[in-house]
Amino acid sequence: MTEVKLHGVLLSPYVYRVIWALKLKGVPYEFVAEDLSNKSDLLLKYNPVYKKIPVLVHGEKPVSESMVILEYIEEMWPQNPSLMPNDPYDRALARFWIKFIEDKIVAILGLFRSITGQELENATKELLEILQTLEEHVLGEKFFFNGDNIGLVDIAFGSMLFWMQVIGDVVGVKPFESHKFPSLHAWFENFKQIPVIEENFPNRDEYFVYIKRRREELLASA
Ligand SMILES: N[C@@H](CCC(=O)N[C@@H](CS)C(=O)NCC(=O)O)C(=O)O
Repeated sequence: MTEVKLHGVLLSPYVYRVIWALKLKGVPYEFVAEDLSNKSDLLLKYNPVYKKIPVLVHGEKPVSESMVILEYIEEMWPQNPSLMPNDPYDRALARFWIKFIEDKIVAILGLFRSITGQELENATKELLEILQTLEEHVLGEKFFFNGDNIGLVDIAFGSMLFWMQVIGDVVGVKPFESHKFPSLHAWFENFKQIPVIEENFPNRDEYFVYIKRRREELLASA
């Protein structure tokens, strides 16, 4: 089998997306730890455009951007389990919600790192509206976004919920309350109980310390 390497940092929610997909499919890989304060020549060579992790290297071929990597994994190792629906229309819907998560949630959580006061209040309100949209439109009676089985939308969203909860604790807001979003909460519990997810879940306390320090740095330099 062609060698698979994953360049990353074991705190990054984006890296966990890739870890979860590889583990769910049982693809063996080597993890290459990167230091983001001193990026390796290999990382700069593999991702010269964004210089970010994660990067998946299959043979000598690098793939960057977590959701692009996930689609690559799905196409390269399509079975056991398949992480996208079979039906083309359902696939389009999955891609629609992945784009929604990337455009809306990722953008707003990025903001949370460096805002305070009224800006923070506004961003929290906007985040609640985004969660409400997902609560109303996506899950219905389904166990996971695709139905009975975990898929790429679950992986995309699960990693962001982890980030959302930790950054919420850092800035002192709790957008993801169970009484407001009962379907999403039930879904998150199901998601975290999948053995691969449970056994490979990022460490909340270490991530809290990292995010808190990063926020302090960003606020100090503002
Ligand atoms: N859109 C990218 C985001 C990846 C990303 O933001 N990675 C961060 C770590 S969590 C990074 O490499 N930061 C280094 C930098 O910005 O210099 C993805 O989905 O892979």
